[in-house]
Amino acid sequence: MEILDVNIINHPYQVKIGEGLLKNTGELVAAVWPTRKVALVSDDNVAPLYQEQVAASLSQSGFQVFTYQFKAGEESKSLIVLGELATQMTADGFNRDDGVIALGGGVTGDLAGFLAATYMRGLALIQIPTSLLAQVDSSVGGKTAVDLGTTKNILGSFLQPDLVIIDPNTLQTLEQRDLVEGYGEVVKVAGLTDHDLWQLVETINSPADILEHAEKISELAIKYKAEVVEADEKEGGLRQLLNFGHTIGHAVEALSDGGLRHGEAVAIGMVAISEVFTNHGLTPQSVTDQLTDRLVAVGLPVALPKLDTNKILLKVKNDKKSHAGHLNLIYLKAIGSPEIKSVELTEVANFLNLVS
Ligand SMILES: NC(=O)c1ccc[n+]([C@@H]2O[C@H](COP(=O)([O-])OP(=O)(O)OC[C@H]3O[C@@H](n4cnc5c(N)ncnc54)[C@H](O)[C@@H]3O)[C@@H](O)[C@H]2O)c1
Ligand SMILES: O=C(O)C(=O)C[C@@H](O)[C@H](O)[C@H](O)COP(=O)(O)O
Ligand SMILES: [Zn+2]
Repeated sequence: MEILDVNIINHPYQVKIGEGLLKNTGELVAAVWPTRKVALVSDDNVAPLYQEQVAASLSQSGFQVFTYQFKAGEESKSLIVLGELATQMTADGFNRDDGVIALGGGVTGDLAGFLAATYMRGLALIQIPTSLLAQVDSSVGGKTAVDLGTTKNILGSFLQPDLVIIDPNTLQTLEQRDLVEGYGEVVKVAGLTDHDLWQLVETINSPADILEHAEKISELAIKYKAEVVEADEKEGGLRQLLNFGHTIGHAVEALSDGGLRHGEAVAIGMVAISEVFTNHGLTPQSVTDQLTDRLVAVGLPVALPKLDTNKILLKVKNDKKSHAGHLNLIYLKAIGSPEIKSVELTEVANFLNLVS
């Protein structure tokens, strides 16, 4: 088992990675939580695969487990589903001594995480990510949220988990499209850092390669994310780098009406923003080509879909990285050398060439 430390001031925790760890959930959770009542939240794809096993392991370690399910998909990252889950927890008598465990992909982690952050103003949280995206990115760092209509992650909170348990074996049951979309976030992290991750990414040319190296990929991606989050938990500055590709990515994801998965949209967003910065002479063409090549190698989309330019622009301007009339855009000077450029909101359309 690999153990990574996330040394956040006032809330340090560990990420435990290892094949088959799911069956040890009870003892791993018991090591950080006193025996307590637990809300085990999963979507209806993950629940039939893993919820019973995890609930049984928790029960054996003395936890009282209530299992909750919601319909799989981004549309469930909503206030309605949040309310339904909270209503069930109220009926089951949950209080501040109790905890929430998110067992599933990034949607489950964000939704159950926000449930934990808001139920009675805050319960303890543990993340057990089962998709590649959740294992390499969303389970670590404490961002939780729901969407409002087509506005991504607009209601949310920072709530660091007390533990993250990663069992790479769960990736065996992921649909290929879901595995590959998670890899979009891997290329993002690899582009941001010149750690060993970029070298590994250069060897990955198929979904089978992703699966083969999943454990190492998670370890390297989380190490980088932990460093960034330790330095800037609430995204005052440095953490904005983790949003590379997301300004245009979130806009096209939201406007695709469920047509694009998050990681696919991030792939499109990274290439789109890199092309913009290449045109401005700030990202070398070779870097844009390398990123594109790594994404295309596993079958990720990179072309901007045909969408209303004005709608993209409106979403882009509402990005959370806009402050004081400026929008912060992330770009790569080189692989492993990200930069932040602040552009006046009135200039964003011209800068991004989003003029209709
Ligand atoms: N909080 C963060 O830091 C952060 C970071 C990145 C992305 N996100 C969010 O994460 C979400 C995307 O996450 P995602 O791609 O995991 O989506 P998801 O949770 O919808 O999972 C994708 C699909 O895979 C299925 N699935 C998950 N694990 C499985 C398994 N082991 N076997 C079979 N099926 C499985 C799910 O049921 C779903 O159908 C987006 O909402 C995005 O905004 C959050
Ligand atoms: O952890 C972070 O910080 C990130 O930005 C990771 C992103 O991959 C993730 O999609 C995040 O949820 C985006 O957050 P938002 O603040 O742009 O809504
Ligand atoms: Zn993301």
